[in-house]
Amino acid sequence: VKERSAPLPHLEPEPTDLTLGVSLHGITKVYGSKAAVDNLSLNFYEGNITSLLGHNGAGKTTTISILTGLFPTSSGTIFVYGKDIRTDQEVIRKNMGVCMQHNVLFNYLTTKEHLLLYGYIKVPHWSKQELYQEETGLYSHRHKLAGSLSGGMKRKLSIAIALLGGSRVVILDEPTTGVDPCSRRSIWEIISKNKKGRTIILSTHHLDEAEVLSDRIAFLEHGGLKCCGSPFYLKETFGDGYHLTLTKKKVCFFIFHSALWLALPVPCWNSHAFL
Ligand SMILES: Nc1ncnc2c1ncn2[C@@H]1O[C@H](COP(=O)(O)OP(=O)(O)OP(=O)(O)O)[C@@H](O)[C@H]1O
Repeated sequence: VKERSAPLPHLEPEPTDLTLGVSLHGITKVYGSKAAVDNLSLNFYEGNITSLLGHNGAGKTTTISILTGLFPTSSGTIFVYGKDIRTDQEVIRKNMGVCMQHNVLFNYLTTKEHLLLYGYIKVPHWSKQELYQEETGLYSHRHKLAGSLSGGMKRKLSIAIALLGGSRVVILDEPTTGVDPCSRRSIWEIISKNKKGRTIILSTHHLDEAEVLSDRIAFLEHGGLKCCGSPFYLKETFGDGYHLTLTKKKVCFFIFHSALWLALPVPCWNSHAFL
């Protein structure tokens, strides 16, 4: 693998025509002697879906936990629509919806009862009709107990709860984990349909998910920002950054000029060889 010699630009210029929803200002979270998040600064815009992408331990969940107020930063702060998370947590939470990595559902409540329960807590003055306005494809399952729902339907219900009550900031921690490919696509559709007027932040391990869903992608590594921009910008900037040469002794020889995140099957005499 041959790396480019010149340093690559890693940040696409910020959009100027969008409302700033969430802004991370140099946040750091230290556990013992290790920084799980290290001086991370990043902006999220209204009407955009921004993905936090990174390998296990990159700091995605820690960032999301700080964002949702689960625990404080060691240093730095976050502004949500201009409100400081250190001092205005209560106001911020009223406009925030969260879907955590693991479903937090009650097995003996139906999908409808979940929406009503969370709705009455979050927006007690809203009518039932207002609570049901989000397009989440749950209507035909409204009388089913959460405990009897498939994994995909449980995730959809968790996402519906996050969207409920007109949440302006929606945080989705690995929304499609453990979901089959078909349900994944319908979850992507639900998220895309509901992005208008909201700042949506999601974390994922999946390159395809980030590419399909995101207006902007932020790659995290060791708790810091590696690069950030639209999928198109990142592909244009980094997509031709590497040449991979594979040599199979005496039998065949191939050169690949591959896109950054495309895993291509390697046409080789050995049919089991894949890149
Ligand atoms: N409560 C904790 N105590 C100590 N270390 C922690 C704690 N939570 C996270 N870490 C460490 O911080 C780093 C970042 O973890 P984090 O869970 O934020 O990463 P992640 O990108 O969300 O990973 P994954 O994709 O596996 O969920 C890891 O090295 C992890 O071991």
